[in-house]
Amino acid sequence: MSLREHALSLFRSAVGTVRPAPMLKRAVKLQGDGCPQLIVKGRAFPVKRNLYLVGFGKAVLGMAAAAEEILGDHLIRGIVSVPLGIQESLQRAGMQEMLLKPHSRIQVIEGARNNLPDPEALRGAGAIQELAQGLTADDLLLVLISGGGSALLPAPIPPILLEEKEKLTKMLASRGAAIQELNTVRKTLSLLKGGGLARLAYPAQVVSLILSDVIGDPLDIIASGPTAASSHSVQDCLQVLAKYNLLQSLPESVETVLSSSPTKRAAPEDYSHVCNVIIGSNALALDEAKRQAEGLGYVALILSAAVCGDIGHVAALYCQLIRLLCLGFAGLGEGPLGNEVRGNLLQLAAELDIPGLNLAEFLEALRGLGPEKPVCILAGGETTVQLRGTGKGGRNQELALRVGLGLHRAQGAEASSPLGRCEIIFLSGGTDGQDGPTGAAGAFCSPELVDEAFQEGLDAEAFLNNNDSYTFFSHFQRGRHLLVTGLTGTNVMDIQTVLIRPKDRS
Ligand SMILES: Nc1ncnc2c1ncn2[C@@H]1O[C@H](COP(=O)(O)OP(=O)(O)OP(=O)(O)O)[C@@H](O)[C@H]1O
Ligand SMILES: O=C(O)[C@H](O)CO
Repeated sequence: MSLREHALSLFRSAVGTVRPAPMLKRAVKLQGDGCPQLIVKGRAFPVKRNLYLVGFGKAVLGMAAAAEEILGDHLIRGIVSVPLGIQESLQRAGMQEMLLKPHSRIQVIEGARNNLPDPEALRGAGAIQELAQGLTADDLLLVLISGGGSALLPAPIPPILLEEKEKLTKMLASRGAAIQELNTVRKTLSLLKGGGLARLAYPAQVVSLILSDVIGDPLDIIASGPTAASSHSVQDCLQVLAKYNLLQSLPESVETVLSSSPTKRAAPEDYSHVCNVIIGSNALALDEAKRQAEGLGYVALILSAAVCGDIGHVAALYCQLIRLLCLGFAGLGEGPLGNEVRGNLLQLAAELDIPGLNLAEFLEALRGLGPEKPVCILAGGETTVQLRGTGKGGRNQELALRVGLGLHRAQGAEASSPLGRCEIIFLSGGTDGQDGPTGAAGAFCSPELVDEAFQEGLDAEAFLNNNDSYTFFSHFQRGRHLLVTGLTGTNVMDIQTVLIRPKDRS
């Protein structure tokens, strides 16, 4: 198999492990006939036809279908709020297993066109609110949560109107607010976010199964934490609004809500009736890819599941890492060039400030690698792109193009570069199967990409300067380097894979 085929198969296995059905089956089991129990991550909840289900998010339909299969007749009723058109597109894609059965007890409400709250999503949130409010201490509410959940569960605190909340969200996003900032504001203005849903469902037992699409898997940020205690106060919300120059232009209704909310962080509320469990994450997907890579004969290492920050810096980090690995294969890793590259890497990592990454430790682990086996480096997260051009692309395709260009330059700058002596593949892909507004999930690159494209009359750098990575990859060798998976029905951010082996071993 070629490195490309290996990279593709690793990506597929990573995504496969966080697909709704396998994920739900790993996390939840129904046990015992006489007095059945729902077992969730080692905790047992008695079940006696007292189960209710709600859900919101882009991956929740498939999660609900899998949950209903496990729960059987114990499930009384459910409501899920999912993206507009998702049933039709899953049907078209032949992903029947992600759809509910014809006589399902779960009602589906589609809404949130363009990932923004709309009247349909408001209707879904209203129905979910009503269901949660009516529960008793004998009931168990299973809550399914995934990315996109914030827009699918809008419940603005009166007198705030949906349109006012939508406008504020849009303005924050367009001014570059990070998801942590955006959701800090959303939580303050919503009845159901920031633990609101869990509080409404009390005294019922609440079990939330969460698919994380946020770096670090913070319970109170993913889908704005409807079943998690919020770690933010109104003061934090005001700070975000001030940072993006929005304090002066707030609608009156928002001012009313902000001034009537307690400015101090409230005393911790009792969430002892809630069990929040992350059942799928980028880290979990990377672990599976690592297992597979080892099975394919690689020495596999995970760099981080929290790679974030400016895409240019992230691309430079990957290029330097690839250089270092190639130097290692050439037996030059400990020489002056190796030290220089390690220095570059440490500086880049300090600038990027990737949460939890100890690069010095990672570089030590690389030092111990012998030249016998091919190497696989796995990483995941979400980079930030500053759009300057008018082209079509996505984070992953742009990252692959940037890495391709960086490797080309590094190779050109060094006489008899060790890069030329290795076979190298870099792959970056969005686990949801859609990278930006394009038909691809990501792209592959190698150090040869720029030269080969040039022979076809394609100037990689010019495409990059116009954020036109999708157009570039669609034309280059007729799209052979695009990663096309179709929608996967899950989403744990993006995944990158670097595969390297010396050329004479291939
Ligand atoms: N032409 C482009 N080139 C590079 N990146 C782009 C381009 N157009 C949009 N993007 C990036 O694509 C992202 C939006 O795409 P997408 O809808 O896949 O977002 P997402 O964050 O992956 O959503 P989700 O969290 O639902 O997966 C943004 O990060 C945006 O900067
Ligand atoms: O819905 C949201 O808030 C984002 O997808 C982050 O989880």
